[in-house]
Amino acid sequence: MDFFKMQGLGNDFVVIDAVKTPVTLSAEQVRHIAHRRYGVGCDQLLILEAARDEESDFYYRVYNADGGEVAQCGNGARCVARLAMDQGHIETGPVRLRTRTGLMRAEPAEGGQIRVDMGLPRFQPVDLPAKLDDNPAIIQIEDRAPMLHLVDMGNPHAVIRVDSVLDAPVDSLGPALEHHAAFPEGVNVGFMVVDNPEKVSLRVWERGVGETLACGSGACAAVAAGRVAGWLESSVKVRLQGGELMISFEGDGRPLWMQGPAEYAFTGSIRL
Ligand SMILES: N[C@@H](CCC[C@H](N)C(=O)O)C(=O)O
Repeated sequence: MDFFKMQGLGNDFVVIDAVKTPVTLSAEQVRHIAHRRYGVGCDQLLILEAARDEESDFYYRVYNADGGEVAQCGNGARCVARLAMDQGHIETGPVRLRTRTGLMRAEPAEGGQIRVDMGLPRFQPVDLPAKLDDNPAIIQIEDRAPMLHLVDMGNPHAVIRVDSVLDAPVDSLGPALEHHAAFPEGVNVGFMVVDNPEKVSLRVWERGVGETLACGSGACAAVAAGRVAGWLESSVKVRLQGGELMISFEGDGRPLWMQGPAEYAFTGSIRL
């Protein structure tokens, strides 16, 4: 099977162009391809498929490295949109991508970057889903009681405001929350420092992966949470370990936009 290895700020993907020839992979095959020693290695495996409805140009499937299929990947959306244009499946954007939970629109931006209309964040616990009554909500985990700001970006996020990203308990609270009973489908956990109202620093523990160098939907969720809490302006630079994303979120029913790079690493083929 031929693949493209791509990345957005170091959040890395094996991308399969299945627009003309459908591809079906088992969870075990995804885990094998994603494995960093026995396979190609990636945080997510992404499949670009032919559209299933008239409102979209493509169907976009996302699998985490653990083999689980999920509904959203923001950094991946920029990569598959670039691939769709480069492979001649569509002329220059907008590229309308349908996922299991929504429709995104990606288009070329200045500096060779891609910007994506990520739709509307949702904030009801039931949207994630989370078995919690409030948002924000406090969960007691051993001697810690983090305040979780819940955001659904088409996938579930819990954002915690911290004083320092370096000292943030990513490796302990991340997995504890990912697998907590309050999140029946798991959750991605962001640790955010508000550097100023137009700049945040963020580390993300990704569901089904572990800590990543960057999480696009995590950056969107952090800004959406920060806007609702009144900490942030409408345009925010998000500094992740792998680089920076620009997120714009006016609110008032207007969609959230994400802008950043989408790069190729190499191409290859793998025997399954
Ligand atoms: N890296 C992604 C998010 C990938 C999916 C996530 N781990 C989940 O399970 O929801 C991004 O850039 O948004």
